Amino acid sequence: MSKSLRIQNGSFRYETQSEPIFENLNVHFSTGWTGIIGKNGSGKSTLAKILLRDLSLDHGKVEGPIHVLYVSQDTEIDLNELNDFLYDDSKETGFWKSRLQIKIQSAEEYQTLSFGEKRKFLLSHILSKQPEVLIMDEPTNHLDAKSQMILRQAMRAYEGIGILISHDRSLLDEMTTSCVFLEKNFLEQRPGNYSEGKRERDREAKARILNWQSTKAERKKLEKEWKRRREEASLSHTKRSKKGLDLHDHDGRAKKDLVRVSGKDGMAGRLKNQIERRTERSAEKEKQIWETLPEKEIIGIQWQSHLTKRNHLFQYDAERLVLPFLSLELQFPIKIGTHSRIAITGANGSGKSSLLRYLLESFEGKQISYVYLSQEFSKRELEALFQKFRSLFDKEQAELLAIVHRLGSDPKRFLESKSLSPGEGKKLALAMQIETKAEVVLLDEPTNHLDLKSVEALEHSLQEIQSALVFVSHDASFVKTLAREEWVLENFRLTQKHLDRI
Ligand SMILES: Nc1ncnc2c1ncn2[C@@H]1O[C@H](COP(=O)(O)OP(=O)(O)OP(=O)(O)O)[C@@H](O)[C@H]1O
Repeated sequence: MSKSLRIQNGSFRYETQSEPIFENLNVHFSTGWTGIIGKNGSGKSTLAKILLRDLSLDHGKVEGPIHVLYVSQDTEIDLNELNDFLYDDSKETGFWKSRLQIKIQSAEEYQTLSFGEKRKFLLSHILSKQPEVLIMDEPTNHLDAKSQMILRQAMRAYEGIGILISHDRSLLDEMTTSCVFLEKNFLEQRPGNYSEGKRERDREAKARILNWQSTKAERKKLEKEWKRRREEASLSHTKRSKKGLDLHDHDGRAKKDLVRVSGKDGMAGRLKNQIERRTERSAEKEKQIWETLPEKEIIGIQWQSHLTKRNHLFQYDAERLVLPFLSLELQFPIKIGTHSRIAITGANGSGKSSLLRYLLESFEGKQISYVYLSQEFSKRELEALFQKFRSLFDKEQAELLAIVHRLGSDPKRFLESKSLSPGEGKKLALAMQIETKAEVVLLDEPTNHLDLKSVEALEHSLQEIQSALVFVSHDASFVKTLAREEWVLENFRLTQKHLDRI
């Protein structure tokens, strides 16, 4: 097995983008796990496609193993491959099926799995092929706590070159020994795990800012000095100039000649020129340092609310709730008030999304205004969403782009994209709904695919929301921050936890 996969001086630009995704990239991946970190749209999946040799670099080269496999963010799988894996009884396949607790027997069953269950299935399928290089794109998305533990064990058991694309800090810290930061001006590979690399990056960013501030202060001082010298030189010039003197004023002309001959004449001008050159050099240096500073971001969004006159939005007090594929035993009377903040939690496949969709249909039936953000967008849904965006008037597009920008994505890159990244898609879907005046906001795994800063912006905006909020999430800290009540789905039973918070 070859020991490392490398990119040397790699540059890549999509045809429709005016700026490259990266330039002169030098990275290497060795045995163990290397993290790739960057905000939505920074080019993480693009880099993966280059390592897979699905995309070619414009300049530079990729060297190293070619048996590279990718566990992508979606859950689609070719039917033949699915069947081959299901009926493969080799030792290797058996090992990974049991390690990831894969229980299904048929292709039909695959379609009924939850996203989290599908992702575990796809991971065991790829691992059983024993790739030299394994790239995992956001593997913890959709996974419940138990599945995340199983995933971590599987990752530790993998002995090849692992590349982990993730926004999950704890996973990155636990697994990686080196990280590639795909950030503007900080596009670099750093040793250590995510926190260590980030600390180094922050230290460097601070040093660059300080350097820039002192160069700026120096330039301002020089400018002031230059101004003073310029005035002095102009005064000296007036003293030397015979302009305005009468041709017959011989005394006056003789005095001017004396000033020139005495040597004082050109001094002021020379000093002025010297300072001028120093000021120019300093301004150039300041510009160069400025171009290496971290990107400035303005993050933060705001929801609209519809203040309802209803007493409550939903109430159900029977002992059983029958959903299309599942029947739930209710341990408490379900009620959603006009200001409720409810988190629905539970293991993968326990029925959280089905319950949320059931509530949505009930709101629709009662003409209660709502916003709904689904947990996943297929490639086709993403394309349709982008198409809808493109068909809007310029002003409407600009308003949506402003929101996407405030969620931390680059609007220019977004606008010039041919194919939105999953994170960009989620941000666009959010932007399209955030202005809706709704009585209730329903969110299914809203943090999946979002980078850290946008998760924080979303969390903060939801803390301020006036309407009711019902959301499904595996993100414990998101639940803790936002919910007052938790509905827990376990073994076809729904129980309620009141969270100790106002
Ligand atoms: N075929 C394409 N043509 C033009 N632009 C593209 C194309 N495919 C992707 N892009 C754009 O290139 C940028 C990088 O995309 P990429 O999918 O690599 O981002 P990412 O970092 O993986 O994002 P996420 O965190 O959301 O998964 C994005 O702005 C995306 O919209």
